Amino acid sequence: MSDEVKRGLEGVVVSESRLSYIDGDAGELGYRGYAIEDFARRASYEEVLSLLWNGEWPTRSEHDAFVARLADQRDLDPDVYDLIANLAERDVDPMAMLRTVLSSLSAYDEDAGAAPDDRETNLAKGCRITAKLPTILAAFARLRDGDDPVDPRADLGHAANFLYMLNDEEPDDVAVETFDTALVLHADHGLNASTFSALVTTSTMSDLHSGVTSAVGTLAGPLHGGANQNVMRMLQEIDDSGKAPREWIEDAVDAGERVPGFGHRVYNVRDPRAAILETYSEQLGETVGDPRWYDYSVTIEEYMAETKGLAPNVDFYSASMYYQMGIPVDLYTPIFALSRVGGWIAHMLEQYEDSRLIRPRAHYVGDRDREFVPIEER
Ligand SMILES: CC(=O)SCCNC(=O)CCNC(=O)[C@H](O)C(C)(C)COP(=O)(O)OP(=O)(O)OC[C@H]1O[C@@H](n2cnc3c(N)ncnc32)[C@H](O)[C@@H]1OP(=O)(O)O
Ligand SMILES: O=C([O-])CC(=O)C(=O)O
Repeated sequence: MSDEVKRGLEGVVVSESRLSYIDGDAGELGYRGYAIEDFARRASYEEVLSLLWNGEWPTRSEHDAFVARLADQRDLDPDVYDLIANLAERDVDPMAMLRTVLSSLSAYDEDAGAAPDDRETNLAKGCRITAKLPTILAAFARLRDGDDPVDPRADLGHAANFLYMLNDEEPDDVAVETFDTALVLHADHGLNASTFSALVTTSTMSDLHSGVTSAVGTLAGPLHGGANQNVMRMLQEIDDSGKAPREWIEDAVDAGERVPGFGHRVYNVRDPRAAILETYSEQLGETVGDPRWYDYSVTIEEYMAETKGLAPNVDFYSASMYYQMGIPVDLYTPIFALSRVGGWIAHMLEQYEDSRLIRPRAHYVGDRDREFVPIEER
């Protein structure tokens, strides 16, 4: 057995998967063999869930049945609303809230006691978790602002219903299309850190709720999903500073700061998702007649390419896009989770079919053969 250490598991292949294909040199991403550019604007998030979970795009009748099934599962138990209200009162971080409330869902799940690797009950649990996450997040966002939660509407799709519950107003078509495309683009991405942590959890034959809860905790960090809110905070800092954006970013890079939204473990070129999200960021700026956030972003991208050879990842243009949709900055990472939950579940379903405990080794470099001294003699 080799003791070579692969820090951060870089380049280590640990499993086979049929879910997402990534070519980090060519900047290509596909789900189940379909390039994202071909379906991102034309398939809904619900269709993508079917593709990821079942392997094929749904027929119209399969799709209608699945959409209805999801819509039917959006309500929360009154106890769950109470928990959300308590956490909203304490103004906890939205990702901490999501992790906590999500974990509590297993207490109310009718299949909680089922065998952890049973595909049918996992699909049913997966539907319930995916359907309830938007209700949880929208309720929290409203309660912390002193507003009542808005009940889900079964006649609206996944994206439209979330925006409706968040704002207590039916969203227009542009907002729904933009948000739905963001959900589609964030749904899966190979063995990213949060998906891997879900798989480590379920490789012990733990259950789906535990896997998703682990994944939310992992997504929250600023090196992963947490980067999208930091991108927006950076753009706001630039705006507040009164400095030219190029001067601001030059100072930050010279000070050794890591620029959120840049760099990637797998992509050596521009993340293909950033190209699609960029168009929405630009269009929204044009629509409201304030291209500021998009323009700052373009300046940063140019500077990072010239000086560091680094390209934007998925978190870069989603930030200005969400901001221009009026979404509170600290909800960007939980919104990432609302989408990625589909990928986490798909990977866990795939793993349960042929699971083996994930248990790597560390190369021990500490002392050995030290003499124990009892506490009275120390
Ligand atoms: C959905 C997602 O998770 S996408 C990623 C979201 N995260 C971010 O945007 C945070 C900023 N980016 C980063 O911190 C990193 O690029 C990561 C975490 C995404 C990838 O990390 P790793 O693959 O471990 O790359 P690593 O940290 O070794 O960086 C390689 C080199 O590029 C530099 N670098 C990488 N990203 C950045 C950045 N955003 N800003 C400045 N320099 C960077 C590093 O300083 C390092 O330089 P060095 O070799 O001179 O020390
Ligand atoms: O794949 C990764 O390491 C990070 C990423 O882009 C994602 O999770 O979408």
